[in-house]
Amino acid sequence: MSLRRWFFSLASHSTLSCSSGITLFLVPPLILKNTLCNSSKKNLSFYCGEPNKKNGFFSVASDLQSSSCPKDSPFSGLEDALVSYLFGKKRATDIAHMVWKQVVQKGDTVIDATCGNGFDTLAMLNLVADDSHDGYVYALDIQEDALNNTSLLLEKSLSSNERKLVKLFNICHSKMENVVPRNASVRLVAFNLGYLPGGDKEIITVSETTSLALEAAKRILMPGGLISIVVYVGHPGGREELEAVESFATKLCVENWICCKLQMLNRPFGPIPIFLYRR
Ligand SMILES: C[S@@+](CC[C@H](N)C(=O)[O-])C[C@H]1O[C@@H](n2cnc3c(N)ncnc32)[C@H](O)[C@@H]1O
Repeated sequence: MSLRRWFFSLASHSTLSCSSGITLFLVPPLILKNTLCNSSKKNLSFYCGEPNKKNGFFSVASDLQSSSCPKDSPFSGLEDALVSYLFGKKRATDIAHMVWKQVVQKGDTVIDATCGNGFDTLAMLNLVADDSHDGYVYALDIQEDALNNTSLLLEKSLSSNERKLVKLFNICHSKMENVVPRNASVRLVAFNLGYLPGGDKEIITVSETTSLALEAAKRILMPGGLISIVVYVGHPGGREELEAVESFATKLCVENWICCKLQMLNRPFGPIPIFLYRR
């Protein structure tokens, strides 16, 4: 298939929106790869150039085939994950973990606002833990079962020293400021919304507290930090929650925030990763 045909055939499947108001109908993997490789780690930004007037797509760089990401690139791994996502080979949570990796540093303080079964908490701990024992993960959930599941996973997966770097709280995420130390520079607040997999599907995150939690996250996030949200719309209330997240994100000023949504057009109930990066 010619590059042009391949380019157009993908166009019907993916959108990537950003806070500049421009919607990318398609980000061809190689363009994304080149773009990400040309960005600097502390200035994470997705390409938001002018679309081609005729077809609505971004113009194709002339050296599509030539550039490749050096192994020591700060984005090493992210480009492959995004390409795999576009081709249905990675999950939304894999993408979120990859994006966190670009932002979070050893010794950082991060918050898992919905720790559930602990997989996100564990991924975060692996990003912040180092020999200095400065990095902390604050993991919150309203369900005792979720905290027990997270505890079990951490016990199985971590050394006792690493385990001490995770602080678990049975608390609503809208109250995150009550548990995270005031002087902490928080690099990441991550939300994986919806219900606890394997648990009670009636206990779900809801728009009202999610909105309050996003406001709290905004107050405590350091510059260069990220609010990461995976939204599920397949359950009752999920669509409203997406609207609440979008409403919060679209109000963030473009000078200080880059807000992106990755959405599969032909999977109306697929999970939607949203990234709000504070410049
Ligand atoms: C999709 S699960 C999270 C999955 C988890 N991050 C993991 O890696 O397994 C959503 C979780 O959000 C929790 N939750 C619901 N409302 C909450 C709230 N207001 N504050 C904190 N957690 C909440 C649920 O109890 C559930 O465990």
